[in-house]
Amino acid sequence: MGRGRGGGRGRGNFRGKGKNRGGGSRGGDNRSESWSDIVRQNDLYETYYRQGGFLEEEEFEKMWKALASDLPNSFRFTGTKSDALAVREIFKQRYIPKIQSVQFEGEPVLPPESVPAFPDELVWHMKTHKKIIRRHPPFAEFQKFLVAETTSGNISRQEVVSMIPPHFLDVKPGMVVLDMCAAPGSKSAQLAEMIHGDEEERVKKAANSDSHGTADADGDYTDDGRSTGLLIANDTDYKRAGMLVHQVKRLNFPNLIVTQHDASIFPSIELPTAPGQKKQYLKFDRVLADVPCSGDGTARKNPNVWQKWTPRDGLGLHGLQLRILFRGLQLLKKGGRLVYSTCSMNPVENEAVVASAIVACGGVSKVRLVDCSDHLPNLVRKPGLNKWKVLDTSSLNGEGKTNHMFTSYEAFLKTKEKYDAEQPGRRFSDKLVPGVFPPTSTSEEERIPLENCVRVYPHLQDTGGFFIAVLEKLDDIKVAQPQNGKQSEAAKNKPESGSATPATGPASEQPELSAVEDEAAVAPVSPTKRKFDDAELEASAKRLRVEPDVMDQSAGSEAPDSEVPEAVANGTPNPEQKSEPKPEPKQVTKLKPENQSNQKEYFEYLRGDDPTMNDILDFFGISPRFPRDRFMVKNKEGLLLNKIYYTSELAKTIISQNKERGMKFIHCGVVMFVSHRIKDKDVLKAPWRLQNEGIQILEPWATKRIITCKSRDTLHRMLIEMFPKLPRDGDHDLGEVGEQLMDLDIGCCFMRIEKSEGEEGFPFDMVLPVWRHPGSANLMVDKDERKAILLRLFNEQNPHIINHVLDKAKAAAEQEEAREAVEVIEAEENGSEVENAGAA
Ligand SMILES: C[S@@+](CC[C@H](N)C(=O)[O-])C[C@H]1O[C@@H](n2cnc3c(N)ncnc32)[C@H](O)[C@@H]1O
Repeated sequence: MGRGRGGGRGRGNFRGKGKNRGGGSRGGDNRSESWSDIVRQNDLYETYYRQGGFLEEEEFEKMWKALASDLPNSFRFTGTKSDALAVREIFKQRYIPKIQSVQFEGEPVLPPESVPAFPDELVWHMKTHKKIIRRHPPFAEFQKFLVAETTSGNISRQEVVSMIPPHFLDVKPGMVVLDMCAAPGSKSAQLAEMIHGDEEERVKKAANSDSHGTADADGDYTDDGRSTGLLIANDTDYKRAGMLVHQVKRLNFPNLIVTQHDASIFPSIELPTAPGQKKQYLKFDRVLADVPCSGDGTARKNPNVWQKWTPRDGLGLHGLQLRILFRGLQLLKKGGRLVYSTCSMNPVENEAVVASAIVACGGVSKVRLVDCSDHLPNLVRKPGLNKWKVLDTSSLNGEGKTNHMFTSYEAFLKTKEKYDAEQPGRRFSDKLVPGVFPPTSTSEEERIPLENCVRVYPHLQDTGGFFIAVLEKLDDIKVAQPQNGKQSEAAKNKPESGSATPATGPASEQPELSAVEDEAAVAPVSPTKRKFDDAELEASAKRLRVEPDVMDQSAGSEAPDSEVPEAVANGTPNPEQKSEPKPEPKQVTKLKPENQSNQKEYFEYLRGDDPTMNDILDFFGISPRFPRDRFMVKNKEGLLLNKIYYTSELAKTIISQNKERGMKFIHCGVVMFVSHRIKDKDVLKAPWRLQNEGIQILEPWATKRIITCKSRDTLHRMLIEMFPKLPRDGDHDLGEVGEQLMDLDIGCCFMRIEKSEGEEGFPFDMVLPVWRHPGSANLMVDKDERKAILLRLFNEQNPHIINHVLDKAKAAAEQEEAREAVEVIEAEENGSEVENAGAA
């Protein structure tokens, strides 16, 4: 049973509010005018993509037309495959035929369609126009289902292109994965699902046999059927990291840690070692570097691209993107795989970054650019570029801008020399470094096959624009980003940035990481932050010059860049560094005030023989095979207060080993038990409630306090009524569940609902927590989730949930209010009498 299928919030779950979900790095959409009023035109943007050598003219026209049209809404079914397919079937059978019957202006309307690029019809998009959706009830019903399932975590609204990178990463259960730039978390949710695999089935099998699980090509489930894998989801931005925590919390995934670090200097994670042994550090099987980017592929939903795009967006981000990718490759295991992705179509942020990183790592013998044409074979794509032009602006004495298209670094230098002689006041961008241009290799063996990168253009399958590159680490990287000995003037003069600076630990343990920060490191260059100057853009577009191609004259030696760390810019190995960089013992993250969190999260693990834990686990008859040393509380003293969390073994190891090393862990753990503070002497025996979040993890190992619900009528009754009566002696309406509850003492229990075929059956397994009160019982599921289950299983659109306790409390409050009102009136009347009396 999927974790989302019960009362709990499931995996991959987005409430659907807020902007810029999906892949974009752009901030919120701050415009005041409506999207339909936005003029989808930006001459400079168009000129660059028209003349930059990306697409043939005819294809460019198609791309440009698609880019100016609205983006279809898209979503995917989440959770384990069987659960996702079950919910998809409900959607297909219940809503599609109704929508297909709708006619608009005499024509049938287009229903939602599955996106063929993804397997099993689990990804859908809808192109129907808003005005049609608003007018026709079948859409309203479908919309309701979409919202309810999104809240329950069975559907994730996500941009189609944003779903691609996790598929290319080829994650298997048991793998250790780093998502370097993870907020708001849509790809982390996919990765978590992949690490999880079909764990639930495996755990059931393990719990019912002597098997401890298996490790094979399907993944590592040797933790009694549980996946041994881990996802570390990271984001440097405090607010966005908060969004990330909010989203991933709802995945109920114990194999997940959220950190807040600058990915370009992501700290090395220490592993436990025996005394006297050499220190060991965590390396990842898979890394996702979905880096901050200019987001110019998001123009179909992002007005800022039309209003504020300039070539500086990409140029300003190249350095940070390169440092993040390089760090990702350092942290990768030999043989491991990294996916680099952006929602930009600009080669300066894409192929240029990939090529520079491979060069910096020591070339194609160290890092391979993987041909992934066999991944998502139905995804329509274009190959990566081997040649491109770089657009930049120069200004004369700070006034008026001229645009230039350079075909190579040499062309740029030549142009600059010419202007230096003729117009000494003309200034060029200091972001034009060798690495932003196409690489120049001397031999075929050294050539980086950039055509293996994947470009997705908007017209190919009606999506946003996107870029993906898959890299495999063939060998250890024996160079490190060198210390920034020659910080550029621009970097020196910059105000203190929001990104991390290297630690000042012992020199021997300190990797030499660059402290150079460009604008991008402070905050992704975002058009929202820039002042839009319409006239300037237009004027500069008209002054565009394509500089002569001097590629053939290139000597192949690139001068080091003043903004990008040397080794990352030109791949020069650091002779001092004989092996991969040693990790920093304490990564001190220096953050801008608004990037700082005052709250420290505490993660204190309880001892395996903790007496309270023993009582709780005994109460539910939890098998001794269930690990007892993975429970934690989130307070400094390690006291059992309100909530007890559970994490996976590796998450525990990493947190325990690194929490005092300056790592910034901001989330880990699934709530398993919450203390039940009801003044009832019977409750003293069982003062802890099972939680929806953790119930599925525990239930296969329970031997006590289990009831089974077999009938849809009983489940319906329990959903529609909160606190239905269950007197010790006398009648009840809770069918077979009531009978079983009669035999239970006060306290919480597991209610199992098993998958069964046919109309009277259930399409998937579920387990829900129920509390047995002295005279009633209650499904411990909140109102919204009850409504979602009623809609999903019973197709009830607007169920009225009866809450006996609340109704009783309301009646009492109303009575109390009425009594108080009478008292006030009486007092006033008496008071006025007194006053009157006084006056008399
Ligand atoms: C394209 S978005 C990531 C989208 C995310 N992968 C998803 O699917 O929901 C880029 C993210 O990078 C973060 N970021 C920017 N600079 C960073 C840095 N130096 N280290 C880590 N994250 C960074 C931004 O806060 C932003 O959330």
